[in-house]
Amino acid sequence: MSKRIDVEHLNVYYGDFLAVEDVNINIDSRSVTAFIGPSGCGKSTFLRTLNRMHEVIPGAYAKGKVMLDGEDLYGKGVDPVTVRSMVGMVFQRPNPFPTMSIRDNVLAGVKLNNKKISRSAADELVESSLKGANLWNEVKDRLDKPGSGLSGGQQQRLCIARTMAVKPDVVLMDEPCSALDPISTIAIEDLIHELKEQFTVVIVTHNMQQAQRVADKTAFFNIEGTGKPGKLVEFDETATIFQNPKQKATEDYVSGRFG
Ligand SMILES: Nc1ncnc2c1ncn2[C@@H]1O[C@H](COP(=O)(O)OP(=O)(O)OP(=O)(O)O)[C@@H](O)[C@H]1O
Repeated sequence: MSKRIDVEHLNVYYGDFLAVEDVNINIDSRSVTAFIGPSGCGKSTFLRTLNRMHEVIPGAYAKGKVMLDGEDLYGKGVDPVTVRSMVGMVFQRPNPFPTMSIRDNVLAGVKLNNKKISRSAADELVESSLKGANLWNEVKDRLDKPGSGLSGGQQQRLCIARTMAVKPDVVLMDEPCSALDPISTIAIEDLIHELKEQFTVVIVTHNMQQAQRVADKTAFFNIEGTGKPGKLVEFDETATIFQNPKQKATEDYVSGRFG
């Protein structure tokens, strides 16, 4: 079930360093939101706070609220492992478990969450997840072969199938196409359009055309200089951000004047 995300006064630190300052944003369910901005402005750092993934980095912590349909992911007693099953993540480089079969790769996240399922339920989940990731037809005859035998684009769709199998509410994607060729990139972008029927999707991308192709809304982050924190400058409909932004910094960035 897709859920909305509401972030209030979120600050993210690496030790003493304030990397992202005071983000407030409301992300609709069943939508695709793109995060854009120059290198080092904190897009990935902020994205990781949406499923508490930053907590695996020693010294990293966040202050503020991230609410999923009104429930604070940072509330007392909330288990980060549960958070990550509700808010899945797809990374820049496809990272299937190389020696594991395609089938077991799809089920890896489910098993990690200690969910016990029957063989037939597992078969159904593998099929529906691979179909959902537009990969089924390409792999259905070799489910027991290792995931590493797939092309980069297929591996990334396998990782998306693995994320979908856990049935999250939100899917976060950190530059999911940056390691892929143009054809695989189009396959992932097509998939993102389909994913928003079931999930809330948030994607970090350096590719402005990609943001315009896939995102309903776009958030522009910026940084004033080295050592300064990244900030959310403007968040609006994607067409507004690219054609009629309110902030000069946004206009300069989307028109290629810096970054
Ligand atoms: N693991 C880390 N430890 C310490 N500082 C970090 C770490 N990861 C990122 N930072 C710092 O936090 C700031 C934001 O980095 P982040 O990677 O989130 O930016 P970004 O906008 O995603 O950049 P890019 O577009 O280059 O991926 C930068 O100053 C970066 O050096």
